[in-house]
Order: sequence, then C-alpha cells, then structure tokens
Amino acid sequence: MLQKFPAFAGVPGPVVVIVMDGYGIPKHDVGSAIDAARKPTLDRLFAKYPNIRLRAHGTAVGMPSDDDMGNSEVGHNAIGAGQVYAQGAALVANAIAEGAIWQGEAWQQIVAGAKAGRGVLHFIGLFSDGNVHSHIDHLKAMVVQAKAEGVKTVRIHALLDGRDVPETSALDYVVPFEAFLRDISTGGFDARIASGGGRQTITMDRYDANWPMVERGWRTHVLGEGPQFANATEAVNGLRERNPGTIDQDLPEFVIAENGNPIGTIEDGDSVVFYNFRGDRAIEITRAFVEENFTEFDRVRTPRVTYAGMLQYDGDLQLPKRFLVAPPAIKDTSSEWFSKSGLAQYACSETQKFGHVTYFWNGNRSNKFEGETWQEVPSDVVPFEQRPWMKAAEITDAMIAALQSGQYKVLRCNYANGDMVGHTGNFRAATMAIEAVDLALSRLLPAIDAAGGVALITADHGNADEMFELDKKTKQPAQNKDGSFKAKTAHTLNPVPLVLYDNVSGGRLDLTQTDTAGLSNIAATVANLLGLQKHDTWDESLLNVK
Ligand SMILES: O=C(O)[C@H](O)COP(=O)(O)O
Ligand SMILES: [Mn+2]
Ligand SMILES: [Mn+2]
Repeated sequence: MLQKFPAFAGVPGPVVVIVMDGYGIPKHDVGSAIDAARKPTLDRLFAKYPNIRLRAHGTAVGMPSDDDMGNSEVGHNAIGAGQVYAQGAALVANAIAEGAIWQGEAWQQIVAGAKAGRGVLHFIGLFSDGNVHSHIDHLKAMVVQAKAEGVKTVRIHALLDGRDVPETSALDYVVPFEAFLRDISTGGFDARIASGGGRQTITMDRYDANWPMVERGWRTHVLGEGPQFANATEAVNGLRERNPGTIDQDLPEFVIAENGNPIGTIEDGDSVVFYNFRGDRAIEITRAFVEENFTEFDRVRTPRVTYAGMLQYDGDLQLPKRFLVAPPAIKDTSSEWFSKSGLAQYACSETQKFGHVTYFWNGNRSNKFEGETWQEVPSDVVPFEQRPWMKAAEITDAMIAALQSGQYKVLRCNYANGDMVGHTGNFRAATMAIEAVDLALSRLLPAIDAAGGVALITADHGNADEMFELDKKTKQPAQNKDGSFKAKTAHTLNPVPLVLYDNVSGGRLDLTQTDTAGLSNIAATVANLLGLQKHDTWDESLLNVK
C-alpha cells in the first residue's frame, strides 16, 4: 500500500494519463505536422494549463546514448514503471562487449544445436541500426562468433526497415553487409542473406493485428516461398523496380535462390535466433516457432529447431524459454502499486498500441494486476495514411464510458495517430492525425471535468513533430536537389509535453520544470495527484502543490 501524501489529499475524481503517441515538441515549424495541424484544444491546453517538457529519448529512457531516439517500448516502460532501466539495446550491446552473451547457456545451445544438425544457424530480425527493435552490429558480432565456434553455415533473414531509419536506406545496410559476409565466408564457412522483405509486409506484426503478415514471413523464411533473386542487393533493386515509389518498410518479400532452389529454408536440426531485442513485434513469429499446438495459421511444415530470442519477450508467458540476454527486470510498476493500494485502473487503446498501455506499461508483462480493466479497440488493417483518424473516436467513446461508470480511479489511454501516421512519412495525413487527436481531447476533457478528475497529457516520444529528415550538419530540414524535402518516417529526439489539465484544485497544483524531468517522473506525479506518496523506487514527482 502506498502511504498518504501529506501535502495534498488527492483530487476528488479520477486521474487520467493520456499518451499522444509520437507527439514531440518540434524544433522547426518546417516539417512539423504538429505546427501545421489546426488544434484548438491543444493550443488552449498549452496556453492555459501548467505544462512542461519531458525528456523522452536517450539515457533518460534507458537507451545506450543520447543519440538514440525514444520509442514506445522504453517510453511506456518508463511512464508505467516510474523508473529508468537499462533497456534491451543497452543490455545486448554490453553483453556483446563483455562477451557474457557467448558464455550463456542459450548461445551455447544454439551453437551446439546447429552443429549437431546440418550445421546451419539462421538469424531473423530487423536489418538496420535503428536500435529500436534491433541493431545490425549485434548480428555482425554473432556471425563472427558463430564462425569462430565452428558453425558451418549462416543464413540471414533480413527484415528491411525504413521506419526507424531513413525510408529508402535498405541498401546502405544490405550492400556493406553482403560484402562483409562474402569476406568472412572462407575456410568452409558460408554466410549469406537468404530471404527477407519489408518489416510492415512480413513477420513483424504485433498485438495480433495482422496474422497473415506473420504467415507470409513464415512462408518466406521457413519454406522459401516468394520471388527469387541472386542476392539481397539484387532483391532490393528488383523489388523497387517492380514497385515504384514503395518505401522499404512496405517492400514485398524475397527469397535468395541458386538454380531455382532457395538457399536458406529452415529445416529439422537447424538453430534459429530471432535477433530483435524488443518484444512487441517478436512475439507472434516466436509463437509460430515454439508453440506445439499452434493454430493462428497453417505452418505447412514445422521444423524441429533450437530457437532463441535475443531477449525474453514476455515475462508472464516466458516467451521464448530460451533467450540470449536477460531482459531488464522491471519491478514495482505503478499498476502493481496502485493495485496494491486498492485502486481500480482502466487502460484503453486500439490494437496497434494496445500492448503499449498494458504490456509495456506493466513492465513487459501480459497479465493484469488485480483491479485492472483493459479495453482494446480493434484497429483497421489499412495503410494508416488512408485513415489518419484511426480509432481516436472509438477510444474516446470507451474512455468516456469508463469515466461515466464511476468505477475507476486511475485511467490511461494511448492515441496512436501521431506515431502510426507519422511513420508513413505522409505530411498531410500526419496533420490530420494530430487534428483527430485534438478532436478526441475536446470530447474527453469535459468528461474528466464531469467526473471531478484531472488529466496528465503527454507523449512517449516524438514523430509527427519532424516529418522531414534533418541535414546532419545544419540540423535544418534536408532538401532534395529539386528543392523538395526528404520525407522522414522515424521517431525524433525532441522532448514531449506534460500538461496538467486541472479544473478542480482551484489553481493549487502546478508542474515543476527540472533539467532532468522525463517520462519516468510521471508515475510519482500521478501518485501525488491521487493523494499518495510515490513508491521509494520511483523517480521524483513533478507536482508542485501551492
Ligand atoms: O515498431 C514500430 O512501429 C517502430 O519501430 C517504432 O514505433 P513505436 O516505438 O512507436 O511502436
Ligand atoms: Mn510510440
Ligand atoms: Mn512509432
């Protein structure tokens, strides 16, 4: 049970945390869909209510360096847990730098498994240095080590990114990596890219949104079905020619073949490492490999393999059982402690972000704490630039109903729009995404007033705030030769807002801007608004009671 907070007895109604996914504070108005959007509700919030800036990237959310952008996993982990843990990206980099990963039982079983079979080790994962789901340097280190430990054949199944890195940068990774693989393939060792495709087309679905995407990945990587090319460089060039204007994340699948035979199907006795460290988009394909009674799609053939994830992706489900690096041990989350303090909690988002406000929020656990209600609004399966409003209205309906029920003391939701539409690189659609969130807030806030509650309105990281790539030197929006701007699909390094929407305290409550204020300060702030002290392990509250 959390102790009472002496300075403030708590607001009469509920405390609502609203995450506007991908809503950063822009540095430039050029290229900011947030500046371009008509957003009277947000404008009024920033003009009339206490608001500060929070750090949402780099070391403030457990990333290895301040050059790393934030992302949903680390952002929601920090908000929900009220603490900063060294995250997957940092844990894996350290385990490799120190060599601890090679001493681990999981790596040894992967190598032993491959050697006992045909000698084939497969790596499947996101093929970039985005450091959101994976890092290509981790893959490189594992290929080098596999050779040193006597594995004969390595096959890589490369998911093209263009979502955490520039939108058509695939060849910047594929060309040098294929050269590296050619150089290291000596003395009977043979390492090649064997299949792949755009990350939004195959394999990396999340939250059960689109299983056919995972099935397509299985058929590509495991069964070797798909358009054939001689190598991955030719595949990327060929697929671009056949699909003009398609950005990397949306490219179709490809298979590398020799004389019509795929070079890297996955067979009995092989070892498979899924080398993403982040779990949301790793869980479905992992289930396809490890579940005996799997019914989500017809696997056609189920090779008996030694399978490992880079991390364990779900602590409650222990998925997968074998993993190369231990995930951050996230403890004492706000959901757990509000639950132990007897508070009923409500969490809502649409499918694309549902796990963000539940599983990520609760420290990468898929089980609820007592007194939690989780509501998922099914997302459409469409390119989101075609529906930038997404399910903002339906999430708002659900939140209003939950507020009106009077059952919940702590509520949270995530509006996916700024992020999911920001990732498409479509500027016009991204402004509409922000406008949809603004409209949703204009409906939700009066319901919070009616319930005697307050809201903290924030974001997990930026995205729609920078829709054009920045020039590396000038940090200004970069232009193509013809004067047009280069579309940007990735997150940003910008801070995010924290607004306190409070019409109940009579002006007693304010927010304190500190140099280090970040997402991990939100949990303690919520506790204080509830009239409770923070848990000892949480970072400081930003609430200032006058
Ligand atoms: O998985 C994704 O869609 C992107 O890599 C990161 O976006 P998110 O961190 O906002 O989910
Ligand atoms: Mn996000
Ligand atoms: Mn995102």
